[in-house]
Amino acid sequence: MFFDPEGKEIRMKRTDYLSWDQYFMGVALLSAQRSKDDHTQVGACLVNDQNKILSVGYNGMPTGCHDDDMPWEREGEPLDTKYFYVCHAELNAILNYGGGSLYGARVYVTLFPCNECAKAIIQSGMKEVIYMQDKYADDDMTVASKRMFDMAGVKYRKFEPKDQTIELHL
Ligand SMILES: Nc1nc(=O)n([C@H]2C[C@H](O)[C@@H](COP(=O)(O)O)O2)cc1CO
Ligand SMILES: [Zn+2]
Repeated sequence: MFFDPEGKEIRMKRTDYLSWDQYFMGVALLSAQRSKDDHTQVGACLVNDQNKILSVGYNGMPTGCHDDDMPWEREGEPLDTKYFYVCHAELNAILNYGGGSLYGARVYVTLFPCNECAKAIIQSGMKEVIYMQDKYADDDMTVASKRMFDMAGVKYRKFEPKDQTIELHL
């Protein structure tokens, strides 16, 4: 607390408030917590150039395909793994947006987009990807994503955490 010479408390602007990047990546991280995937939870948050949130999404099974009836395996018979079915966080966020154009928007995502989501990001006119993890950087799908983003002029940058902890007691 600060005081003036008369001893009156001076109120100052908070200094530990979240930056825009922290705020939107925080929303993406919170969204990821809705995922039923026990191996990888991904969240995405779409934001326009006025820093307004347009949409959010997380990786999950398509509507009507009940989580309990779908496979969550990573290996085995392809039809019995999650990969043919699960809808990625970025695609869900794009499809969840009911407001028209996403042109010029940016996407905050907790994991670098795959090639399929990269196509959807490019085709919807989004211009920037801010990602947290890039654990599949060596996979061809991620190499293809970056190749397409580079060609299409979609910028991508890694989110730089400031080691700020937010506790949510729910
Ligand atoms: N960018 C991404 N967004 C996503 O929503 N996903 C989803 C699909 C799966 O549900 C899970 C990846 O599963 P795994 O192979 O790490 O067990 O994350 C995956 C990627 C990676 O490209
Ligand atoms: Zn994807």
